[in-house]
Amino acid sequence: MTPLFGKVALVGIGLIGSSIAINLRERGLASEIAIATRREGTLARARELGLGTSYHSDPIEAVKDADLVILCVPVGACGAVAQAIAPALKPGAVVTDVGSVKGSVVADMAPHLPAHVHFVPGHPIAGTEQSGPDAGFLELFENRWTILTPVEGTQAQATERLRALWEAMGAMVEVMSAEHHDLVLAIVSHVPHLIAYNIVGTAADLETVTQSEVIKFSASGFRDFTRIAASDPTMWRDIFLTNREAVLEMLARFSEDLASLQRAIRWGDGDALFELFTRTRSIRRSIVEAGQDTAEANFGRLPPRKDPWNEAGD
Ligand SMILES: NC(=O)C1=CN([C@@H]2O[C@H](COP(=O)(O)OP(=O)(O)OC[C@H]3O[C@@H](n4cnc5c(N)ncnc54)[C@H](O)[C@@H]3O)[C@@H](O)[C@H]2O)C=CC1
Ligand SMILES: O=C(O)C(=O)Cc1ccc(O)cc1
Repeated sequence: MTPLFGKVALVGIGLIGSSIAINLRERGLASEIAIATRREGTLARARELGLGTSYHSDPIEAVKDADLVILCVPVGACGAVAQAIAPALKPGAVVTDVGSVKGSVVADMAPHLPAHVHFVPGHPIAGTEQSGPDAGFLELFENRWTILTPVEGTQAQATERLRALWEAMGAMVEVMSAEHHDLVLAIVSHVPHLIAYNIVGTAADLETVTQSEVIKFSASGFRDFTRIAASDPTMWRDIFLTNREAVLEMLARFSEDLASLQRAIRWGDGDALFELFTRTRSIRRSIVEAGQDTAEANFGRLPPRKDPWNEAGD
C-alpha cells in the first residue's frame, strides 16, 4: 500500500503503540516510524523487535518532521507529553492519541498544542490485559471500532486522513464528541473493569475461603474476571481518575440495579431474575452475531502468554 503518512512518530511503545508500529510496518502505511519512550529498557526492546526505523529517549527528537504523531501513553501522561513535544511539532502535522478517556485528554493536551497542527483525539476499542512492546500484534484492530473525537476547529480533512489510517489497519471508525465517548465507555469498559478488580479483590480477602481454593475451584466466570483484573495498574488508575464523573454516574445506576437484584433474591422473586437473565442473554447473542466478541475473535491470533491458572495445576 502507498504510505498514508510520511514520518509517523509513536510516543509510548506498549501494547497499543507496538500494535500500531507492526501495522505501519507490515502494511507499508508510513515511510518512517520514529519511536520514543521513557525507559531505556523498553526502547531497547522495541529496537530488538524492529518496531521502528529510529528510536529516541527524547520525544522531541522523535516528533521532529513527523507528519503524524500518536501518543500511546497512559492518559494521565498525555498533557505532559504534549507540553514537551509542542515546540518541535511540524506545521500541518496531525496529532492524535489512543487514550481510553477523551475529555481529560482534550483538556490536558489542547492548551499546549500550537495552532499550526491538527488535533484529532482517538481511541481504538481494542486491547487485551497485556502491556509492553512484546504484547502488540498485527490483527489487534481488525474488525474493531476506533472512535475519533475531533475538537472544535479540527479540519475535516485531518479527521478523514486519520480515519483512512485506522481503516487501513482493519478498524471501523466512528466520530463522536469526547463527552459522549466518555459516557459510553464508562458503562461498556470502565465500570466492568472496576467490577472485575473488585470481585477478584473480594475473593482474595476472604477469610473463610482460602486463596488456593479460589484458584483450584474457580469457574470460568471468575476466571474471566481475573483476566480483566490483570490489566495494567497505571493505565487503569489513570482511567478512573480522569473519567471520574461518568464512572461515578454509571456506578450509581449499577448500584441501584444491584440493589434490586439483591431484593429479588431475598424475596424469592424468580420471575424478576428470569426476566433480566433472558434480556441479558439476548444482548450477548447480538454481540457475538456482530462479530464483536473479542475472546472468540482473538482466539488463535494472540501472542503466546503465560497462563497462571494452568501453572496452578489445572
Ligand atoms: N491496553 C489496552 O487494552 C488499551 C489501551 N488503550 C490506551 O492506550 C494507551 C496505552 O496503553 P497500552 O499500550 O496498553 O499501555 P502499555 O503500558 O503497554 O504502554 C504504555 C507505554 O507508555 C510509556 N510511557 C508511560 N508514561 C510515559 C511518559 N510519561 N512518557 C513517555 N512514555 C511513557 C511506557 O513506557 C510504555 O511504553 C493508554 O492511554 C490506554 O488507555 C486504548 C485501548 C486499549
Ligand atoms: O482486555 C479487554 O477485555 C479490554 O477491555 C481491552 C480494552 C481496554 C481498554 C480500552 O480502552 C479498550 C479495550
